[in-house]
Amino acid sequence: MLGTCTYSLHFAPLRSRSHSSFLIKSSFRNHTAMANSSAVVTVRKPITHVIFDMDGLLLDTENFYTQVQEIVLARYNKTFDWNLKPKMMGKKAIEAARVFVHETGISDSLTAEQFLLEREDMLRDLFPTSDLMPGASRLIRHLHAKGVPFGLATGSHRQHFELKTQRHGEIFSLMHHVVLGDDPEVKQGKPSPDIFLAAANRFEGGRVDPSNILVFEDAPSGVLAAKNAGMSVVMVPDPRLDKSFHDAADQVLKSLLDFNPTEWGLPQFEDNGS
Ligand SMILES: O=P(O)(O)OC[C@H](O)CO
Ligand SMILES: [Mg+2]
Repeated sequence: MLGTCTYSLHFAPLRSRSHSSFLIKSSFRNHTAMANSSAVVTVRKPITHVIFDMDGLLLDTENFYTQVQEIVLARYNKTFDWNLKPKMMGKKAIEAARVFVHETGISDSLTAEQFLLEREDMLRDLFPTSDLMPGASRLIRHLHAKGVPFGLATGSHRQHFELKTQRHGEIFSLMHHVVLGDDPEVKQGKPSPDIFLAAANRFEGGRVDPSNILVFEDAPSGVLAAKNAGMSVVMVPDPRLDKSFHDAADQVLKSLLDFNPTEWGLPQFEDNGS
């Protein structure tokens, strides 16, 4: 693990961690109330603002990282798998790279910095081919049409953001603001709350109370970052992700197409999603 990162411990299965149980209890207190001894009624805070993650949530880019990491590891006769993937996804590039070289046991042969250099040419070819995830365009256009303010909080740095969004300028231009992993206010990557708190501060009119913000995330680190920031989280995880990582999210969906805005007090879709 990264010894200097305050938040890096939170990746293990959530139920076994004392901090995670805090998150679950906190979530319960904020979002549910006991109506009587036998029933739990959901009482969600009114959502006024939305923050989107990007990689793996709006854009189908996580598979590019996986492909490249498989290629690098093959040189060391090792394989990349879904035990390691959750520890990297959502993080700033250098933080994920440190996890990669240490967890795979190749750090004596390849530093994190060398790994980033080695994969860069491959990623630069792949990123401009990024596709939107199902339902991403529909949800963003809907929120925009209804005047719900939304922004982006991605661990990606500026250069990668530009490459990934090359073909999707119109959709991403609808974001009120974008906070990137190399933003000076983002001292630590997800699961630190830095990026979501920075995003909350940049809406029109100034800081929005985190309890009024709904975050969409795919990564365990991103879900924890949003919860650490005091926000509600809808998780849309890759089906290969271990289900123990779902526990910290307020809602887990298979696809953005399954999101029902009215469950969160947001305006309903005017189409049926087909
Ligand atoms: O999931 P995001 O958008 O925070 O991106 C983080 C990395 O760039 C990819 O895991
Ligand atoms: Mg993501």
